[in-house]
Amino acid sequence: MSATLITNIAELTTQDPERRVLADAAVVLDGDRIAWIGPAAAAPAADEAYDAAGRAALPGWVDSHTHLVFAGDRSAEFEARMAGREYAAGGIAVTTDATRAAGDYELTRLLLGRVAEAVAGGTTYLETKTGYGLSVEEESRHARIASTVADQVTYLGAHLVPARADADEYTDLVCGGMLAAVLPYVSWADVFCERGAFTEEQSRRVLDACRRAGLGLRVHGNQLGPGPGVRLAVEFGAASVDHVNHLDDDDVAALAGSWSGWDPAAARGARGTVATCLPACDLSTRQPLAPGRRLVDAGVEIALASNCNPGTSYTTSMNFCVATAVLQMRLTVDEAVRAATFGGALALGVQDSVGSLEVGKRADLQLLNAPSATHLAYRPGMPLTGAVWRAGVRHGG
Ligand SMILES: N=CN[C@@H](CCC(=O)O)C(=O)O
Ligand SMILES: [Zn+2]
Repeated sequence: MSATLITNIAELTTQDPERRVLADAAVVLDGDRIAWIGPAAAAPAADEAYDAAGRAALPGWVDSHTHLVFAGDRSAEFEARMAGREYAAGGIAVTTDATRAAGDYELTRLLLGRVAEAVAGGTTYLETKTGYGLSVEEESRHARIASTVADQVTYLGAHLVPARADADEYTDLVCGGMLAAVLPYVSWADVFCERGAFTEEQSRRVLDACRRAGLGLRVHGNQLGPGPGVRLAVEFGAASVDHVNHLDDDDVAALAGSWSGWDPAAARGARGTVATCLPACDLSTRQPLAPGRRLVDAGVEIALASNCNPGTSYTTSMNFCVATAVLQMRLTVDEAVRAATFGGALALGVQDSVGSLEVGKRADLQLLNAPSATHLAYRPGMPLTGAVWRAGVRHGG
């Protein structure tokens, strides 16, 4: 593969351990890897050159929480919510019906379209989940389809107890036959530990069975009210707990404690449980925003993710999530960009290969149609992502 020099970068945000931001910089990509980073004036020759024309460069977004395998539309539910109705987990069943009715070709087409939309918006590494199948056949079909497109796939058979099923019997299935059927396609397992979904005891059973099957763990927790999700996630050594809207002091302390073996300055050590904040979802469900500022101040590593799904967050826009995290959650631009890049990589356990611009890492970066990353929040809602390189392949201009 040939080497590409991207030069004339006004501001290059690395998100490397020293959090370096370089002015007048250049990057050399060799195939799917980053080969060189430094001052434009000292850049080596390459097979081809790309003029960034004074734009800002930063790592591609790592979207560590999406639900992209779905069919159907829930705009009527959204409209009712905007008129005052509360979000409830039961809406998942509407999407389950529509998704079960869609064939493989249709589901794959929908998934590819959503991933293309995400990449055009600067996302270069993406996780997605099952969870709209809720039967052995459908969960394994969705996992198989997801595994052909997403970088990582999470098993979320424990998303909702299907209508007319007994909750404990369904939990047994999630821990038994359904788990065995999805196992070839997934590396993570998740459980929606929330009122209207799975109890603490049922969640515990799911996490235990999936851990014994060799899967990494994550939890949907503390989304709709206070609850045991965060503490369970920490107890099980989950890589992330996602939503985290309703936290008490003990939850924050548990999360902070999980990072006691981690050296943030070197970005090395024992990973704890990442708190994944989903601001687009928080706005769409009218929940209090996840307390990103408080978590960062407590020493918790956080991620920002889109949570793209038809019920609570129908957007793949990480730019929107970053802008909201700055404007509403009171993160600095640098903290928000870090959470949407390195934080997502930490949540997915791939921090050694993606999530920052460092020599040897995957060639995943984006150029903004702006001179600095600050414009992401300064010009919210504008189509700022221009060219995107995903594993060295350029998308857009
Ligand atoms: N909270 C649970 N699951 C999704 C929503 C699923 C749906 O309503 O379709 C979420 O992450 O927000
Ligand atoms: Zn989710």
